[in-house]
This record gives sequence, structure tokens and C-alpha cells, in this order.
Amino acid sequence: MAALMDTRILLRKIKDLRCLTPRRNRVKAKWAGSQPKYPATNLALQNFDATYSLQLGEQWPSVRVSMLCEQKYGALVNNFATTEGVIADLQSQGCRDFVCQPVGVGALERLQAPGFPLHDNPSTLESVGVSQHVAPPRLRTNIKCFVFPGGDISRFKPSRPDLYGMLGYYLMDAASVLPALALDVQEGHSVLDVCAAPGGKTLALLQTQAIRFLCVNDISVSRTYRLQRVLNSYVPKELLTEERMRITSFDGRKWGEIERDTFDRVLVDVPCTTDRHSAMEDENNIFKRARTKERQRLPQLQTELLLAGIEAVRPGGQVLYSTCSLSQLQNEYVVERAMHLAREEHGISLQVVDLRPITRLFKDTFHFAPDPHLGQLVLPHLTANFGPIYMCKLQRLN
Ligand SMILES: C[S@@+](CC[C@H](N)C(=O)[O-])C[C@H]1O[C@@H](n2cnc3c(N)ncnc32)[C@H](O)[C@@H]1O
Repeated sequence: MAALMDTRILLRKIKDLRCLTPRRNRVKAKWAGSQPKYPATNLALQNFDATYSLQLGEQWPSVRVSMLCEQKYGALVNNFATTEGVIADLQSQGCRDFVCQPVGVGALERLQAPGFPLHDNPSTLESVGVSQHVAPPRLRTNIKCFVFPGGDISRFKPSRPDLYGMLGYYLMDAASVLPALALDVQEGHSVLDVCAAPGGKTLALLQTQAIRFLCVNDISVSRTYRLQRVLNSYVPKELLTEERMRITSFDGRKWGEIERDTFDRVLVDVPCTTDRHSAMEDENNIFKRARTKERQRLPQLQTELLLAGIEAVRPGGQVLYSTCSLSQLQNEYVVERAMHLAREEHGISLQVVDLRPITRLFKDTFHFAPDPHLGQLVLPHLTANFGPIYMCKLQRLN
């Protein structure tokens, strides 16, 4: 009986103490000097195991292992720098430009890839044992991105500035170049990049050297500064003038109110669960308990951003939606919902553009998900550890 009384008194004392301590401090005290009980990376992996094992079936274990291994990079060549030495140096290290030389088994088959602007490459197909009179296809673009072949570890030296201070290449997940390639920017186009910072895809778009006017936007002012610094290191001042480029920090969801029916091409590379980062890094991880609501709201935010992009593009123009997540909720579901809202609320009809010519062309560099229901998805794979990157392209019909 005495023991029971002691316990009761003790419990009351603890309760009193808790009432005196603000909740925030209690949480702090609980974590003070220790690691969180559930690190965000563990929470991310638990979430991924539950959802992606259903979504990807027997492919999930392989994708999971790859996401936990070293990610591969590509070197996006900066056409605004003096590139000869840079390209020779990359080639001497055994890298190849995956855009210009998509060689490998199946190159002949890709010659027949319909519906995409391919043109002949004067180089030969000897390396894959195809007659040297047959030229491999390549995209009509100036974008060049070098990757190390096969299982090599992708280690690039830091890029050095040329005589004019322009850096020779920008390192990024090579799969992140695909949305810029798929957007298919043509000579004289005006382009909007709705969520642009820190600027990898903006740089890739600029490498086309075809854009008449580029508007780069990101809601985060600090990230927009970072983007500005990237541009200053890679693009000559003459091209960063107000007539050719505008850098803004608007909420992209409002773009339909700011500027409608305007751009030839719009890139909507939305904030997402950044799956590889979430599985690997606790810092700035969206699976932290404190960010649960933010994470749950992502599909809604993504839908609103895509819808704004659809409103901003001109009739006949094209919008590319991309994420670096495997989640169907953030990928296909968002595209379907935005298409529905565009039709119901704005009377805008859209057509999904077939990206299979792109996937056929680059199937030796990237591992694409088989038979996607809508859009294309790069799956991380131990032999091609890029991505994940999801992309879906929409053409506005009216
Ligand atoms: C995936 S990142 C973009 C990466 C960038 N496209 C690149 O290739 O370097 C998503 C970006 O969306 C921005 N963002 C988040 N909400 C936004 C909003 N409502 N409007 C515009 N940008 C937003 C974030 O600040 C973040 O920089």
C-alpha cells in the first residue's frame, strides 16, 4: 500500500512538473544531447517500403539498394565557356556525352524512333559493332552531358574557370538533364522555369542557345540568390540582360494570374519528397515529424504549380512536369488532377506527349520504369545509378 502511495505521489510530481514546462521545451529536453529516436531517414525508408513495394513490386528491392548507394553524376558542359579543352579532358578520362552518343545495343532500333527531332551524327557505330556507314541518331540540341561508362565511379574533378571566368561544366544527376531535353526548346522560344533554384535545369535549358526569352522563378529568395550566383558563374553578362532573362521570386501558383497564355515552353520542376536525399540525409529531410503536414500537402502544392504552368503556356505550347520522387501520388496523380482541373475550371484541353522516343534513345544510359501509366520514370539501378526522375509532358490544345 505504501509503495502504491509513493508511486502516486511521484506521478503527481511528474505531472505538475510537466504542466510548468512549455511543450516546446519538453520536446527539446527529450531530444537534448541525443539523436531523435526515429531519424528522418528511417521514417522515409519505412514510408517508401510501405508504398513503393506495392507500386514497384519486385523492382523495389533493387531500387532501394541503389538509392542507398552512391548516386551518379553527369557533367553538363557549359557552351558559354571555352569548351574544347573541357571536352577533351572529359573524354580522356573515359567519359562520353550521353546526349550526342547514345550508343549501345539497340542503336539501330532507335533510328526508327518516331516523333522526335533526331538528326545524323557523323560519328560511327563501330564501338557497338554496327556498320560504320550507319550514323547513330541524336537529338537536335546543343545540350551535352558527360557520364562515366558502366560501373565506373562517377568522380569528376571540380570545374575550373576559363579566361573569361566561365566554369566549364556543372555537376548534376545526369537524369536531371532529361526534363530539359524532353522540353524540346526550339529556336526563338520564350520559356518559363516556374521552380528554378538552384538552377541545374535552367542551365541545361540555356545550353540549347535557342531561347529568345527566359523567365526563371523560385519562391525562395535565398535560393533565387543561389541561382543568380550559378548563372553568373556559367552565363556571360550579355545574356543576363532584362531583354533576354527575368529572375523573379513569386509564388509559382499565382502565375496564371500574373501572365496567362504566354510562353512557348514551361518547366514545372516541383518541390517533392526528393526520395534519394530523404533516404540518405537527415538534414533538411521532409520526413522529419515536424514536417509531416508540409509533406502531406505536397500533392496539392504540386497540382497548383502544374495548373499555373498550364495557364502560363500559350495554346499549342508545351509544359513539362517533373519530380525527383517515385511516388505516384506526386507524379501521375498530380498530372491527372491538374489536367482535370484545367478542363473543368479553365476550359483548357491538354494532350499527353509521348516521351518514348526519348526513353528509347537513352535506354542504355538510364533505367526507365517499364510500362508507365502516364509519363516516364527513371529508376535508380546499381548499373545506372541516376534518378529517380519522373517527367510528363503536356501539350496545350486551346
Ligand atoms: C526541385 S526544386 C527545383 C530544382 C531546380 N529546378 C533545379 O533543377 O535546380 C523545387 C523548388 O521549388 C521551389 N518552390 C517551392 N514552392 C514554390 C512555389 N509555390 N512557387 C515557386 N517555387 C516554389 C523551392 O524553393 C525549390 O527551389
